[in-house]
Amino acid sequence: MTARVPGSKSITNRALLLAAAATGVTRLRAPLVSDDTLAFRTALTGLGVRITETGDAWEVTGTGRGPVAATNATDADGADAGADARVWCADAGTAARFLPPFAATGKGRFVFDGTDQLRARPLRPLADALTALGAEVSTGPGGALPLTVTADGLTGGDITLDSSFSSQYLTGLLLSAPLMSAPLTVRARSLVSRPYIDMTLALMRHFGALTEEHGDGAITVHPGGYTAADLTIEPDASTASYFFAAAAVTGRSVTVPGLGTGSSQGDLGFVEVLRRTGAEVEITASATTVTGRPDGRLTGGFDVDMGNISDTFMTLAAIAPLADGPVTVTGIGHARLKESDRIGAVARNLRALGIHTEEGPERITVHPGAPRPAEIACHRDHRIAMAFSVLGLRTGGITLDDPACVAKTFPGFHDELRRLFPGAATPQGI
Ligand SMILES: O=C(O)C1=C[C@@H](OP(=O)(O)O)[C@@H](O)[C@H](O)C1
Ligand SMILES: C=C(OP(=O)(O)O)C(=O)O
Repeated sequence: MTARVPGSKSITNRALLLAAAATGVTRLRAPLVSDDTLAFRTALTGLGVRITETGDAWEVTGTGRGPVAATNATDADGADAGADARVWCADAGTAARFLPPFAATGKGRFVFDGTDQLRARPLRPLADALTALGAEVSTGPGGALPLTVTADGLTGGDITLDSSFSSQYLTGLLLSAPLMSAPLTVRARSLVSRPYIDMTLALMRHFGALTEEHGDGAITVHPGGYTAADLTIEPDASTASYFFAAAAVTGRSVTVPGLGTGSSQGDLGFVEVLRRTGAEVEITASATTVTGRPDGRLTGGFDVDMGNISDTFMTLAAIAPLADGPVTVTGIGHARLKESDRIGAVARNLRALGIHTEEGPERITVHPGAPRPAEIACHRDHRIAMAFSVLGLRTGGITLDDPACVAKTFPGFHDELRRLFPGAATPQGI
């Protein structure tokens, strides 16, 4: 079976920013259309970037520089009224972490804000880095949103960045570095989610940036801006994980075209974890296929560090009760700082299903068991809804308290799961 998996959120939002900062017109084919990418796109439009649609492509007319706030804001006497550019990031971590550095390379006052969920997520390392680079920055309580940047361009420099909570701060700084007037060197401390940095650097180079990676892990980006460059967005590997896991637990075969050996998404590595459960995996240049054992049996009894692919740990944890031995996931402390405290939320949901589950600050262990009916508390976290929907293919009586929260990255998730697995129940009773 072929799963129709929509475009990568991470590539779409990076490409939108790169295209906005470039000179010329960029055509992005097959972008993800979901809450996170529409929020990012709307935010850029609000910052003066022109984005239009033709067929399944978005056309971005880049400005070649950082945004300028409040250019038309004058008071009755014609003087600058000092109005702010207000940027709504909704639930999108990528918007809150990628857009403030972009604003700092521009001019004017920008106020970033988002939902309560996004306000609860840490931003202080990014705010500190922008301050160290000379921007005027203020944050809300606990160093989080709302964040105000008063910008007059950045001159680059050499900074150390605490990257133990998220790699997104580093990506945000790197993406905007070519707009600075001198080189930027960043030394990331305790970097999590490293594959996302490789993705960032690859996309920056696609748009013509000059980047250098040093032996000690530091990264230097040289000034020179970006040039428009068309791009076809590959399917989202994190989203694909639900369909690959579904193949593993149902004994079926699922192929995702467009996701192959050349993918820049670390989360495609999830299929190697499924291989350890006994699934068969084939990755070619143009597609990835996972085939489950005919009886959907999973091998357990292993530990796996998923620190680099933490968005997919819940996909594994949710199906782990079906394995024949305990499954331990380590290295995922930063997953407590996302849409929900993901270790805590997954553990509580598994316990509600009657599954013996242990958790530590950076780990979770799921023991084999027969899940009993329960309502899953989604915590407005799309990945909790999607991961437990996969378990629902094997276990009756699972319901979701908020099936619609999948819209953050895949509004059509439930329809696609039912199209592929007609036996799957409706979202309320998965
Ligand atoms: O850069 C990105 O596009 C992302 C990086 C990861 O976040 P962290 O670096 O916070 O782990 C990931 O969880 C998120 O969904 C997308
Ligand atoms: C952590 C996630 O998103 P965000 O981009 O908001 O960090 C996610 O999609 O799992």
